[in-house]
Amino acid sequence: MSEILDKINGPQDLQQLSPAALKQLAEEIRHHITHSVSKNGGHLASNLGAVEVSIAMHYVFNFAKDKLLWDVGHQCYAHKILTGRKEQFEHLRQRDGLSGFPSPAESEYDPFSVGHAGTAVPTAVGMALGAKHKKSDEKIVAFVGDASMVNGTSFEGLNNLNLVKRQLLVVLNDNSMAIDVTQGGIARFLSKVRLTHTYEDIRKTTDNMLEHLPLIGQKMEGAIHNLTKTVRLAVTPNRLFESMNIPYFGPVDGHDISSLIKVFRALKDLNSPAILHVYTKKGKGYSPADDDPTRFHSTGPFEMNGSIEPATRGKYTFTDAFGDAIVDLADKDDKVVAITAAMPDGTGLNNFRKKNPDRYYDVGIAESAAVDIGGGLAKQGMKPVMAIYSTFLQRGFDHMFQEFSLQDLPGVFCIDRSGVVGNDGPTHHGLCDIGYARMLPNFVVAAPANGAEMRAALEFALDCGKPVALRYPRDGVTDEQVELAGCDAPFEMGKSVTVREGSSDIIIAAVGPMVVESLKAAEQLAEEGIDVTVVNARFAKPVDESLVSKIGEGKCIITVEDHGAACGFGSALMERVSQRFATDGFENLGRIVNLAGPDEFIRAGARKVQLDEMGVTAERIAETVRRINAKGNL
Ligand SMILES: Cc1ncc(C[n+]2csc(CCOP(=O)(O)OP(=O)(O)O)c2C)c(N)n1
Ligand SMILES: CC(=O)[C@@H](O)[C@H](O)COP(=O)(O)O
Ligand SMILES: [Mg+2]
Repeated sequence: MSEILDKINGPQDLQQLSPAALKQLAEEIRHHITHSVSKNGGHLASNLGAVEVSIAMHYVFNFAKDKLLWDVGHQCYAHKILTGRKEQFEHLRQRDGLSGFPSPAESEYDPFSVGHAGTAVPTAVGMALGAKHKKSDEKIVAFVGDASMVNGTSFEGLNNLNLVKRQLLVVLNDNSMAIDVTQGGIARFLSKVRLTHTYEDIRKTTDNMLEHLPLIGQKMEGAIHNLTKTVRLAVTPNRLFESMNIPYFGPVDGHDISSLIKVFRALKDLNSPAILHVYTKKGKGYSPADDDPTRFHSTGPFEMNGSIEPATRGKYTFTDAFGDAIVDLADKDDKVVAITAAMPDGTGLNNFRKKNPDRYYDVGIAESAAVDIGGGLAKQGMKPVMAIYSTFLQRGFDHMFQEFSLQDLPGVFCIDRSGVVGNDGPTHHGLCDIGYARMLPNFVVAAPANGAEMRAALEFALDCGKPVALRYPRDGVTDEQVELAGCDAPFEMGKSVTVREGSSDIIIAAVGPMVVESLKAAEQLAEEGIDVTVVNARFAKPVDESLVSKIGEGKCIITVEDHGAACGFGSALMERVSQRFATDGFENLGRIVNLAGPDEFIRAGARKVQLDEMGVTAERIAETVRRINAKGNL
């Protein structure tokens, strides 16, 4: 089934293909992608929609010299296959395989390592300006999805396109979808425009463009606007872009390779920034993804008939526990409102959305705005819960600082995907959130250790009158397998819970899911005669002062966290010890050992392997305790 694809070892090989062969190649690439994602998981639906545009771009541009910037980068699979990575593609997102996102470490065809939305246009502006400084005639292309185009940083980039007085092409890949249906005024406008166009309309604009395009390269800036008017439909989003003085072309059929090639050829020589609007279908060519692009946006392994393998189903996750807890607590308190930035499913808000549509806000890919909208709601006396992935909330840091920390405004940040996330890898890990939340005055930072604690933590956070960050991982909860003694008690500000009393001077103090790992380590160690205490810290800020006192009494505390060592829970404890040392002058100062992530990026792979690399699995914790215990000089 890969007669043509077998002959493609690099983009240069596309030139030998006839239009019919290019069409067949698209089908073969689709099959290759679907097959490989069915084994390892990945971003299927977006990639199936971007195959023809990827082929056409590589046919026309020479991205060994020209630069192609993918926004988010989750849709770059065909690009990877075409740029010499076909053979490794079956190991996509695996530990020693290809990244699921563009990666300069893999290929000269990937200028940036990316995974967050809204960066392609501004980086393209920078690269186009850089090319000018270098006096290089390389072409710059930014490929951006319709939902990412309305992200604030994309718009900031568009607003600065006028700095670029040379070629720069923005391809707007419009499939009317984010992960879920796109949200917001601009998205509604784009969808409405799309609905006014029949397939025949799109064919007509494409033909009309092709007729006029040969002139484009020679046109002067002022004349381009007149030309764009003659080659587009009556109803287009041109108002949106031309108000920023950006020539707009399209919409064109994003699955018609031959026309796309002609359009790219003409626009390549345009000596000005421009936008090409292409319509594509998310999930195209594989009916389960075409029918349910949300489900196949980011999927685990599945059968080729679309069904999910039983092994990957059915785990009750921290996200599920959050989704259930917020529904329950919102039933009791009508001030609770929930905000997501385009990720209702991933953050577990789907049930809340169904039950409380008037208290649910999807603001699109706009994390900073999500935080500030939460701030406004809080100021009006509501109880906003901002459910955002850890890595994406990094965008909202300044807004957490100004609108919440500075005002000491109550609000709950439910930070999902904290710690390591598995196969998405470095762009998506949440290894900085304890740091970015705890460095802000007034913020409280807590982490539930299991599903039952999730509810207690959320209840506490909603009622404590402070800005609270609750962090939890992309993982199953372990309530049924591991009982956590004392953890059914309500959360109290800055109070930990001792889940295991040991007779030695060694205390393991862990946060969130690391409590279970620590308890497992303690059980292994007990069999060897090493009897340690295990504490569920619950809070990374404020840290429990009784833990600080224990160090003052000469005990050894080993902190365990699924977070970077810099600015994490262990650091927080050390800071408090040094402050208390100054005031209390401990006479018998004990020790602190921090087990946390290194000052480097953790590669994609299974979460368990990543935790092991950080030294925070039960086995690795036990090894550390053995080493400390062997020294015997606590
Ligand atoms: C800053 C940021 N927020 C959220 C996400 C999660 N995310 C990844 S892809 C995606 C939807 C992107 O939609 P679009 O740009 O239209 O591309 P499509 O998947 O439709 O091809 C979202 C919300 C992200 N990667 N970056
Ligand atoms: C590309 C992107 O940012 C999202 O699609 C993300 O990969 C989803 O991650 P989860 O699978 O953990 O929801
Ligand atoms: Mg889209």
